[in-house]
Amino acid sequence: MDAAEVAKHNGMQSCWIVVNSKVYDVTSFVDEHPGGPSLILKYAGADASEAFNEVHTQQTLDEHMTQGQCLGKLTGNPSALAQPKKSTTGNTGSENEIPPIVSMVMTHDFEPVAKALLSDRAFTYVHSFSSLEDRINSYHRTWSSLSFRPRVMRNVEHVNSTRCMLSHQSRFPFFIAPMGLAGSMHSDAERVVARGAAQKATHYCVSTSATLTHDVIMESFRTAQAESNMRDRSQLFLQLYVNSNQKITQDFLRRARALGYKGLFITVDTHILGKRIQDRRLQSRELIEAGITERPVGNLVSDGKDGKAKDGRPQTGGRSRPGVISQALNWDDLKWIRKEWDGPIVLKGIQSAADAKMAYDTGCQGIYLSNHGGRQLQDAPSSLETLLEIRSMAPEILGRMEIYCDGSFRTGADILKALCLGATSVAVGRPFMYAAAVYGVKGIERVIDILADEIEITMKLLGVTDLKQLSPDLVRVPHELRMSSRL
Ligand code: HEM
Ligand SMILES: Cc1cc2nc3c(=O)[nH]c(=O)nc-3n(C[C@H](O)[C@H](O)[C@H](O)COP(=O)(O)O)c2cc1C
Repeated sequence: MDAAEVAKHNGMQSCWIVVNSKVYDVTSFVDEHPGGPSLILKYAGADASEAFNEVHTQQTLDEHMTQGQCLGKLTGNPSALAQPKKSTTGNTGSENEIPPIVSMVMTHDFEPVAKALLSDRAFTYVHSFSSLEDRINSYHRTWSSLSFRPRVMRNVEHVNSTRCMLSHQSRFPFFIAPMGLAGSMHSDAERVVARGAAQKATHYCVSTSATLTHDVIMESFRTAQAESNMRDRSQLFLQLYVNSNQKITQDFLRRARALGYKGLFITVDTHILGKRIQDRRLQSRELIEAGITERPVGNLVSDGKDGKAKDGRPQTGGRSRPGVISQALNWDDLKWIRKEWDGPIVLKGIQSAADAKMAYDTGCQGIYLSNHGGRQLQDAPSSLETLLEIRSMAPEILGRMEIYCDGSFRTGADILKALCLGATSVAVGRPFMYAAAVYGVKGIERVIDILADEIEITMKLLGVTDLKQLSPDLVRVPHELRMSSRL
């Protein structure tokens, strides 16, 4: 197919692209592209090989292009092709200088560096929230609004910060939260996180939507454990999005169990993707850039051909693919899930004392108080609010099941406050993503070291030598928070 002819098919009405010297008519696929139409329209009439090969393989073409869509080899003068349309959506991921890792002193420090380095699209995916600014700020302030009531003169020469999570010891009372589709942050993302976690004996909960396969992640984790010669051993846990096709979930659970994943964390707050505001704005800018100025409100990316990801991956870059996560999930489903998973089960995304109680009554080993990092329900409660509500309205479950918390935990002090109020362990999300994106495995280790250092300092200044000594007496909860939880 002659290059000059290809160049004419440069819009929505007729869109041809060149990938690895072959011409494809993608007109009917543009709107179905799970990465969004604008990414392909940018290359209409042009050579998309470089951009395509960054995220896809030949297999993507084999699986999604019919024979009729392949128009043959590119012939003629390639310079006659159209030029890719210029991006106006800001940062495209660049050559910005990376500061030495020693300048990362707080976990907060990784975000601005990642922002400068990553493409707008990748950064927005991680950063996006589904509430307005005031609420997001209140999530960030939530744990720092509690102050301590320290004790002094208590011989704190040696402290022990180890914590058991679902019967598995970790050096620290925190773990790495599940974060899907990390591939846009780092091409080897979950392997990087797994290596860092193994080397620092920290637990890591791997997402159903991991970009890499779960066997590859486990292999990396085990190899790093063997190399690190560490006496303490951490574990990989498994986060589950229940697929609307039960068989996909059953197969997935069997495979994961055989691979050695431990506790199962079923996410119960993501049956529809929250309205992530920054991501919606970015999508709309991408559409305008691609010449699309009208589209119905709602999910701006249309469903894929069959609406289903083969391996149960639910979303693409924070853009939902309808029909993949079950919206029919209910308490009865725990019965068939238990048949496939004989290990402990934790429900992730519990946001009320009533559901915490249900989880206990239905035999779950743990609850994970989370509002998905503020990415799902607009104006969802913080994990602190839910924990206080449980203390007030379902105190009988405290000490009887494990309780995890997450959402804007950024310091060792905040982690210890949650432990004082009854949490077993705390998960940290975004800082690990940003650190991996910028510094790889060293970044993961650095975040762990920063939190570990803060935990040790805070324990000593609080007058405790073991996490078992933490109790509600050591924190002051602001009056309005106590009132709102009827505490
Ligand atoms: C014939 C052309 C193309 C086909 C058949 C195709 C197919 C797909 C498919 C099936 C996905 C879903 C995720 C996966 O299974 O990998 C996807 C996602 C994506 N595609 Fe394409 N694509 C094409 C062209 C392009 C081009 C030219 C770009 C240029 C940047 C691109 C960028 C992306 C991105 C960024 C995602 C989202 C990945 C993520 O967030 O994890 N694609 N595409
Ligand atoms: C980029 C990103 C991807 C996420 N993917 C998942 C996921 O696949 N499964 C899940 O249960 N939670 C997911 N979450 C939510 C996190 O597990 C966690 O609840 C949240 O990030 C904690 O808040 P923090 O980032 O403020 O620490 C994701 C969060 C982010 C930021």
